[in-house]
Amino acid sequence: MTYRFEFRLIARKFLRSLTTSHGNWDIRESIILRLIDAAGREGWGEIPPISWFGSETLPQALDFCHQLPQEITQEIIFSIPDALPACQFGFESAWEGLGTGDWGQGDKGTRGQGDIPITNYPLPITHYPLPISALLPAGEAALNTWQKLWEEGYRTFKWKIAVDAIANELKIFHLLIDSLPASTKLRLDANAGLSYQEAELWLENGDKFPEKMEFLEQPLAVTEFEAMLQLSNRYQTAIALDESVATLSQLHAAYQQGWRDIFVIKPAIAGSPSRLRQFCKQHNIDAVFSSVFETAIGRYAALKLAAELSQPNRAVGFGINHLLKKEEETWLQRLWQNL
Ligand SMILES: O=C(O)CCC(=O)C1=CC=C[C@@H](O)[C@@H]1C(=O)O
Ligand SMILES: [Mg+2]
Repeated sequence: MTYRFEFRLIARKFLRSLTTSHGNWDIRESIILRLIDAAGREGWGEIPPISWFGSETLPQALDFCHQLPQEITQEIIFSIPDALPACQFGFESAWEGLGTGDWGQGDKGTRGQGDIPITNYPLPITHYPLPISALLPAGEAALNTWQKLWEEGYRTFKWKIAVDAIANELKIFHLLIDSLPASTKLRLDANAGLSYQEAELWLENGDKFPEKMEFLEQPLAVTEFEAMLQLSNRYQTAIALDESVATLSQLHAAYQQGWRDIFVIKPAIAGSPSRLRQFCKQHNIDAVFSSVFETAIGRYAALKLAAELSQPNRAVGFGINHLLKKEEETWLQRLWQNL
């Protein structure tokens, strides 16, 4: 069986710069791809690399797409190298969508042939089958941002730390966690930006709020696995690995080396969905699924995996729509047709 293959590079601007300890992120670029089989059925996929997380770079993904023939086979799709995890996700999601009614034949609706299937973007979060965590802006902006998201139905929030001096951020942390209603869960994401001592200080402070503090995400650098394993046994506040487990091979390694706390899984850069499914089912890990600011195409495939593999008590980190212009999803249609 061969499939006609087309792809487009798209770029979307964040409404406001996304500030993390990795720096500022303003433009989200990704590759949208379409497979068409002999019966004319379509499958859509997205390749949204984040190279500073350990996936391939966008140029590497583009080079891979450019060197493919116009007609590709299932063998090509399932032999994409592990060095290209976002490509594995994009091509395999498109192949899975062929004719299954997800992104394929079944959801034509008013769509014409070749129209990108944008469905219900963005759904009110209460319509999703999973609880969703909303990403708050770094710094004190979080203090006056959470309320509107709370009114929209969010009950879990993630706040970026290790962006400003720890003394300033701890002050804001106490104001934030004291202001959040009792039933809220708060996640802190350091993006590997803390020292060991700073991580201890954050965990000590987190332990003062056991009912609201859900976890501290990636406190230390990827190279500090043993130190994070040690910290995970010393405090009540859970630790979630993110950058340390960004790809399937890193997931396997962390599990083999004894990690049993939380694993943040970003399906769109982790690699092959079928192999991710197998790993999660085999090891029943405590997984928190997380967005990589993909479009509706990648998000649909990622949320399908999350619905299947996520722990029911863990909100999925896909509350990011407020960071991207809503009309951009309709843009996708025009971008695909006009490029
Ligand atoms: O996981 C979430 O709650 C939202 C997504 C998110 O926080 C991230 C997505 C991609 C890169 C990072 O900036 C960040 C993360 O570190 O988890
Ligand atoms: Mg993270």
